Amino acid sequence: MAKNTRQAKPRLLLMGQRRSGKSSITSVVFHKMEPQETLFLESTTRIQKDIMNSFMDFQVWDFPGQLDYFDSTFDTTQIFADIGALIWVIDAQDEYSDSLARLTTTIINLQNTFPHINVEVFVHKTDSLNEDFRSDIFQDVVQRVGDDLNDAGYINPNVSYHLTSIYDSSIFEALSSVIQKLIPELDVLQNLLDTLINNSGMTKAYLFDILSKIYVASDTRPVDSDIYEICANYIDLTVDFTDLYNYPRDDPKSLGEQMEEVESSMTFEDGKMVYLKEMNKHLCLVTVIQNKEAKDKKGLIDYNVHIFQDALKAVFERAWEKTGGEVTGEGQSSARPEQNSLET
Ligand SMILES: Nc1nc2c(ncn2[C@@H]2O[C@H](COP(=O)(O)OP(=O)(O)OP(=O)(O)O)[C@@H](O)[C@H]2O)c(=O)[nH]1
Repeated sequence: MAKNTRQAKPRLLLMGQRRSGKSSITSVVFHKMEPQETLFLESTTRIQKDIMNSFMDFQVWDFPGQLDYFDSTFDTTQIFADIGALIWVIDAQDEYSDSLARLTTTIINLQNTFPHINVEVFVHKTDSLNEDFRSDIFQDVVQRVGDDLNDAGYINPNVSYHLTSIYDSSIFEALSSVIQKLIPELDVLQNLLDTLINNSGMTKAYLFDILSKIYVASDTRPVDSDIYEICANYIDLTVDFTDLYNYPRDDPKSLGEQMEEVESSMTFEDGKMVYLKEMNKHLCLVTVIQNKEAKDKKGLIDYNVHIFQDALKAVFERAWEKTGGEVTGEGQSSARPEQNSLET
């Protein structure tokens, strides 16, 4: 990614029809709201901006569903320049033809001025749909958007699709994949994780952003949803536990110091081990080892993870030097999301 893009804090724009679930997504992922509480969210009337100061600084802009941002009163350059991704949220439980029409119009409008924008379509609220129906809707959305863009002359548009719900881990997985595209060091991180798992008999390893539970990288083995859920639940459990007994998390100064050595592991009845280690104040490694001998080799695992931690530090220090301080894998900034809003 271009240096100036990073320095401008890449933006995620959340767009889609009213009540499609945009504010619920930001509230659940970035503000730890319980999914059920989103039932009481009021309709957004202004562009809602969140600035996330974490391993990488980025912004999330939540657009009110009824806004026409191509109206001449809006400065489209200000809205769309420097964005990391445009996330289009479709309510899969509702009639979505209008939403698809607005999506394709938006992509076509943007292609001329901002041809490199990543468009991420969230086919959302899939929790109450059965497996077959879910996959039918997904195929239908992919097909119709693809056909409309083809008809308009766009053969390979930069569009990805995700099935999501705030009631399970799918929203975190989808946002993880969106965020990963914004991380310039992703290849290096994946290589390091591959080396770690191959040398330590690990099945899968994830590097999580502690506060959002988005994973910023994993090794390159195929994703296994069960293993992902174990890792995501384990980080949840550990963060809750350390919050309870360790320190007030909203004190950014003590966060780095006290979290530095947080480490935890648990061995299941079948011998499977889940292992967690804080890498720095923003990132945490969580891994699963499906080997009965894992608990006898914990010293080796600790050692390998320690080497991984040093390598990770070196990667972020280099990125830090390059960007003059915008990548915050280690070092400054508060880990709490900042929030503000913009009148429209
Ligand atoms: N079943 C289900 N309901 C959801 C999900 N996500 C959001 N909702 C519900 O959808 C409704 C609308 O959610 P909002 O987040 O307010 O929608 P919005 O897109 O921000 O709406 P506007 O502010 O009007 O643009 C709420 O009642 C949420 O509880 C989901 O994944 N599954």
